[in-house]
Amino acid sequence: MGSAAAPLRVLVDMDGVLADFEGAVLREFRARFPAEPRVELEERRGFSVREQYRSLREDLAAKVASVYESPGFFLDLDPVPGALEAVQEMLQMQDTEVFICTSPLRNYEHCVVEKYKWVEKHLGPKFVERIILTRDKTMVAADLLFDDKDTIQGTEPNPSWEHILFTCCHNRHIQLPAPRRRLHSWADDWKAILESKRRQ
Ligand SMILES: Cc1cn([C@H]2C[C@H](OP(=O)(O)O)[C@@H](CO)O2)c(=O)[nH]c1=O
Ligand SMILES: [Mg+2]
Repeated sequence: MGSAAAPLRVLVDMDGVLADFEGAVLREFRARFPAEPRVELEERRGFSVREQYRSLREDLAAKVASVYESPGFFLDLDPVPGALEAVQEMLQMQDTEVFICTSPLRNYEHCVVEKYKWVEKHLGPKFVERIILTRDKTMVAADLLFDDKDTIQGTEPNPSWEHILFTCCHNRHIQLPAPRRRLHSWADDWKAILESKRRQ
């Protein structure tokens, strides 16, 4: 790899990729509403947890939203296995620039500051400078975006990045049309995906 080559720019999503949003929603919902029906992780379908709870019973939508809108929810998320090690390694790689690209909730009150604190706590202050907070990831220029959301749309119809779908409970049943690619977990070969992109 010559130093003349442009560095590879990699965006890594936060919830569902670095931080275990789904596991925490289920755990907290069960703790706060033990008598209510819930969606086990094996039963999750579709990106929106709120819509699936709504389909169970209309009023459960607001209940599950109250879980992820509570103070402390985002700060207390567990790291996804292998995620912290992978992005620290990516940061050290030659000719590679890594950023955390994450969207705040519409109800941003606790979410925004807690995402910053989570990154500082688990990845350190130098990674805080690498946070890109946006509701529109199509407006961010990069080579790769690792994200658990199956469809990422926004203002820019042709984003510069290739979206690599990071497997999560809600998307594992989706059949991706060619040539779309997945990263099944952080134990999967993320380095091969980076290298394939460098050669293009
Ligand atoms: C409401 C909701 C949010 N989120 C995450 C995605 C966004 O973070 P991220 O872009 O880091 O994945 C954030 C705001 O929507 O919360 C889910 O993953 N599922 C949901 O149902
Ligand atoms: Mg996500």
